[in-house]
Amino acid sequence: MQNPESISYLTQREAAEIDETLMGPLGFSVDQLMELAGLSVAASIAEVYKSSEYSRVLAICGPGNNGGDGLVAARHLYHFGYKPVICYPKRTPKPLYTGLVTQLESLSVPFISVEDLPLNLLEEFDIIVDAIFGFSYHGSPRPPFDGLIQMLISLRNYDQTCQKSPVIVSVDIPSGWHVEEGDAGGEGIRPDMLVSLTAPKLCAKKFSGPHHFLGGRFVPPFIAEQYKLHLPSYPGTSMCVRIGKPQKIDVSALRENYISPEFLEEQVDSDPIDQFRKWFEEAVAAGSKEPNAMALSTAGKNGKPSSRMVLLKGFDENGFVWYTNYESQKAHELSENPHASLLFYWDGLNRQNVSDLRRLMEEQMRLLTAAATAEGSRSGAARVREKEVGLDRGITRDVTGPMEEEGRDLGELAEPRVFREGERGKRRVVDGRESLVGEEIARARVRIANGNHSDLNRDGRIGRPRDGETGDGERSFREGRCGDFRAGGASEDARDWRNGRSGEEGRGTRTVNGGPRSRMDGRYEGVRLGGNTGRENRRRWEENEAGDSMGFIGNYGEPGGEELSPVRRKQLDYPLFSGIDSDGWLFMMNHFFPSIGFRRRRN
Ligand SMILES: NC(=O)C1=CN([C@@H]2O[C@H](COP(=O)(O)OP(=O)(O)OC[C@H]3O[C@@H](n4cnc5c(N)ncnc54)[C@H](O)[C@@H]3O)[C@@H](O)[C@H]2O)[C@@H](O)CC1
Ligand SMILES: [K+]
Repeated sequence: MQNPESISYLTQREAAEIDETLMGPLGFSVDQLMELAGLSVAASIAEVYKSSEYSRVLAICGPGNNGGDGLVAARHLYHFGYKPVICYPKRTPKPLYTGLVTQLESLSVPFISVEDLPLNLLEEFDIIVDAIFGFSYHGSPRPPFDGLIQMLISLRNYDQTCQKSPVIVSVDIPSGWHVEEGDAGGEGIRPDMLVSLTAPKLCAKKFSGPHHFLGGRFVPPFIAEQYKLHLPSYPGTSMCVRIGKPQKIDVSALRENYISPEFLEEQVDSDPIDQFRKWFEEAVAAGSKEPNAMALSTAGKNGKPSSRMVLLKGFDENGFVWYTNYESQKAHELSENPHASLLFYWDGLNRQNVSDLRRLMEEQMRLLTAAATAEGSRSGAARVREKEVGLDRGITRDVTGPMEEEGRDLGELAEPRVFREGERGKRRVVDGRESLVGEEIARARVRIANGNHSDLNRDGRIGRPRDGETGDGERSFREGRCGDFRAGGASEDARDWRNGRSGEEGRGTRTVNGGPRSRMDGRYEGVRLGGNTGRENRRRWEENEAGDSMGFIGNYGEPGGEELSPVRRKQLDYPLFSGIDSDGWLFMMNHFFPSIGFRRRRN
């Protein structure tokens, strides 16, 4: 935004001269300039007044080029998704204008006479484009434009009575205003938006509406130098630029109406990772910018959350991988508290996707450390790891990636800084059997993958385990209090693994990598919790109609099990979000069937 004081304003004479220069020595045709001018008017309108809310447009077009700009703008608005109607009482028989009319007629854009204009414009239109007079206007308006301008003036009164009235967008000059003096008597029209073309004219200094734009991105440096024009630069490839005062933003009014295609529970993959993969591929195919960009939220010991955008570097059934430097804030926080949450936002698909994960990397670092210690050799460590615990190469690479980026080699992994003293001893031996390292990994993965939470089946509350039942560490795990793992522990694979068989015949691979899937086979199943609203789901949950489900969770679930926050309540009414419980996976999707989850049958 440029300081309005420093912008140049043209006299009527200068505006006409520039016009002549452009179309004389500089070789432009009027058609060209009009097309660009009309396009910038449409672009400015679209920037401020979204077609979802302001679709009904009346373009009132005068007899000159300003009217031509209005015709062109209406055509572009049509293509932008608006529904324009044209009032063009004094048509010019030149081919340029008859062509513009034909183009609009071929789009079935209606033309309406002054007599047929609806008496109550207020209810019929959202936007009125004032393309009656431009910089060649002088004197006072002659019929039928006097009446039309009067009609626009009368809209002001409605403004004062706070009734909703259409916004007025003036092209180049607010029609009826003196080109240099502006609205001298203070009784002229009062547009909400002014789109100055080429450069603002002097009258624009008197414009006090909320939106002043500049359009006509065709001024060559030659003209700018000759007329000593100070004009703001256009952003990117935009056809318009806001000038004058910055927009007053009413944050509470910033909202989009999302219209999403129907999405049914039946369409959701029972494996959340597979569901994520589908969505991710769709996001890539839809051309989302950086679809692998995700907000990573962590919190350290002090419980203060922090978020930042990072890039997803890979995902598979084991979880999600990103890179970090161990000195970073996120690495510190994860070493203190292994819970993290990821949020992907895929604009245009009306989708977001949230997950909550435990930190895998740390577990794997421990494994590497222990393996390296046990074997006393780097390559041996890698072999042991792959063979007996079944980590795939992808994970290995991802885990070591950050270290490599820092110019270290795998050998240094023997002492990763995230390693916690005191735990090292217990985890020194990695043999794929009673290895605590193995347990750590398996547990972490169960938590990521199985999409339920230990406490849910206890008291129906949703959220994190209560104190003392955090399942964090092997104590509660061993005592069977960490429901997550118990669930996993009940599975065939986990039994094998506990019985010491996992180290042999590569079964550990199944335990670790295949575990989440295998637990889907009967012990876990995708379940619908009922109706198609969050409320209905909640009711069913509260009345226990969800049967023996251990509880997943409609969109009423508040991580932490607290009372619903007001924001959350609002989301129940308008449930456009996805969600997750505190330790597992949950996809809750769009308006129609916001809840989906996985339940565990009671044993
Ligand atoms: N660089 C430029 O100069 C460009 C100018 N363009 C547009 O062209 C406009 C100027 O176009 P024109 O020179 O054709 O003039 P206008 O469109 O301003 O209007 C002139 C027409 O209005 C009539 N008129 C003037 N005063 C009247 C009154 N009191 N009562 C009734 N009718 C009256 C005239 O007889 C003439 O037909 C600009 O404001 C802008 O919108 C753009 O199309 C392209 C670029
Ligand atoms: K105008």
